[in-house]
Amino acid sequence: MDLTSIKDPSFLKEMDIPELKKLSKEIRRFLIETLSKTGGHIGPNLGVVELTLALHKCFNSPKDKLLWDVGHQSYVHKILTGRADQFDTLRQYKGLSGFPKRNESMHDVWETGHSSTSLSAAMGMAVARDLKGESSYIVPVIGDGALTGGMALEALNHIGHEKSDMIVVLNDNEMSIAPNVGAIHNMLGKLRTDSKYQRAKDELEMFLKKIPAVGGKLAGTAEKLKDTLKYLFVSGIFFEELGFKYLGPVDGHNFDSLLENIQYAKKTKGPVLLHVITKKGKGYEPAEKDKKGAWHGTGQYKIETGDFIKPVDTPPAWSKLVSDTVLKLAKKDPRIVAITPAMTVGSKLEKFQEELPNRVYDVGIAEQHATTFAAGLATQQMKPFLAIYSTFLQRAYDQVVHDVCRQDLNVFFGIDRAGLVGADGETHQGVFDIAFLRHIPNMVLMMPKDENEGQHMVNTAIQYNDGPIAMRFPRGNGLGVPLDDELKKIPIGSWEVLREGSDACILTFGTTIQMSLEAANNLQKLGISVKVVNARFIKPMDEAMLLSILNTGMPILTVEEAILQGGFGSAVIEFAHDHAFYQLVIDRIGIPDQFIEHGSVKDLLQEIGLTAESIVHKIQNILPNKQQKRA
Ligand SMILES: Cc1ncc(C[n+]2csc(CCOP(=O)(O)OP(=O)(O)O)c2C)c(N)n1
Ligand SMILES: CC(=O)[C@@H](O)[C@H](O)COP(=O)(O)O
Ligand SMILES: [Mg+2]
Repeated sequence: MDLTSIKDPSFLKEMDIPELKKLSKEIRRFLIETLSKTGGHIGPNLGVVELTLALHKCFNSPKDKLLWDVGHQSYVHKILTGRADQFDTLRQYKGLSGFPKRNESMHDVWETGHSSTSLSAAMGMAVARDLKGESSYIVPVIGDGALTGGMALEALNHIGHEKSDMIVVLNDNEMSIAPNVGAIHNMLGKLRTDSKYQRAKDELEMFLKKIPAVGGKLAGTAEKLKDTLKYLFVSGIFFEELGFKYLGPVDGHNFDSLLENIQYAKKTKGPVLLHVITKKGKGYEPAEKDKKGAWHGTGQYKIETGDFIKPVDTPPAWSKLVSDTVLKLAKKDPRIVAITPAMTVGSKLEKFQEELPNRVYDVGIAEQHATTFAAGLATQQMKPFLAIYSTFLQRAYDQVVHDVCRQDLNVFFGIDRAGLVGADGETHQGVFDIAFLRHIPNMVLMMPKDENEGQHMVNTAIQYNDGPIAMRFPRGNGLGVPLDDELKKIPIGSWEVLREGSDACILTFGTTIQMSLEAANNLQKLGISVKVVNARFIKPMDEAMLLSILNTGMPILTVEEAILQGGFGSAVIEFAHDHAFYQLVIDRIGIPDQFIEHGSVKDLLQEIGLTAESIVHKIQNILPNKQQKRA
């Protein structure tokens, strides 16, 4: 079948199981071939081919609402809803998003990217349906990893209480990005293997069916017997006690089993939890065998060998540099404990896990818990290092304020993926952390210019015992600068002059330093001398140096790969105003007031105007007139 000819999933209604199986094969081949060129979340999507086909066969999207959580497993859904012909643009600038997007299709009823939101949204849709007297099925598909997210449990609590009609499909492949963790995961494990319960339940139901219809007493006893059986055999009672009808475990690659159980779920009143067992990476051996999360999300790869195609001589990735430096310090300092909310692989903590297994904690997709867990450790004089992506730290804002900063606790936040991340798009851009951290009392926030300064900042953070401290660093690789052998401490709140100049001053840090230096060099050729400062502490700022710059009266341009509102530039303007520099020209370049979609970081920076060229123009525009003429 030509998948690009599919316009909507209605054709599935007429398909029998042999045809569905054939289509599964074609979709798998399409995914493996296409993603070998584009990269993307191949493992998760290979695991949900049959499940997605079965759901679209049994329900009428978009009248029936299919939600995808975490959303990275929605490629098959996108193929079946008329977007196969766009997959060569997957996760590329102005191309197909890697997550559900409402402006892409009416079948994308809920946008995801951050985990564990689907059940809450589904509950909203269910209540709206009921209040409007409409009839439709609400079907959130949530992964076993996403189920460990606190929001999911909050939603289960509410759904079970309201007893709203809803079919929650739990896609259980025993994996988060790496193997899933936690007590809920273990409980699911019992369910996965409890065939004896399944058989006993089936036999009991067969027996009950043989009893002639009798008054409520015997039937009621039989029902109690069935419930007792559940207590005896299966800890999945967790869902039943929450008010869900538990169905499963169901083989998520077997159409007979899937279709029978989905049809049964459709006839069941109230909330249903359909527990589906799938295999992540199904149908492509390298991905199927992956136990470390390497095939969760990939770049390009060679189909025949499963080898990843990496750019040559890639310098050390920032995450590896930071985690390896913490590990080095942890070997000498027993206070240090590393924490990750389900991102062991992304935060490069595998080596830490191997060498100090009892000093690294993967808490599951639980950023709020991770943050307050770190706070609790810090109250006992431990030194917690919380490795967390900027975008996912958003989920723990109150814990940062209420638990860590208010109590002034020694937590070290390693804020990874700070700045534009590229292909994951607007749900993952790490551009808000400066704005949501800068205003919290007691917080220290810094960003290194390169890996060498980065390792020294990690050391500075670990040695810092005066409260919370955060170091933000970008996704991907560093500049490839040599690393000092000895780790140093950087004075808190100290900036560094990178280039002297007297006509204008650029204040910048991290990933926008290089473009600022390039702009200054280009302006030099025009006779304009520009000072460039590494404003590596966003909070506290180097007030002495800033005052000295303000006193020169030269115009200032701040440059940051972060949201402008409430960002670093705002801090400089506030400081200037608070110190009565009312006449001074201070301008800013950064992320404008919009969500930045997916694409290469280079393309996104160009679109935003965060480039050396735009810095040159900005400087020329803020110079006093006499100099502008010269430029
Ligand atoms: C709030 C949040 N934290 C972390 C992540 C990173 N993340 C993306 S997918 C994933 C694992 C999801 O596991 P599961 O839901 O089981 O889906 P699977 O990949 O196994 O299909 C994680 C941790 C995220 N997207 N959102
Ligand atoms: C879907 C999801 O949220 C993660 O898989 C995320 O895409 C990982 O991002 P990195 O590739 O930057 O580790
Ligand atoms: Mg999973």
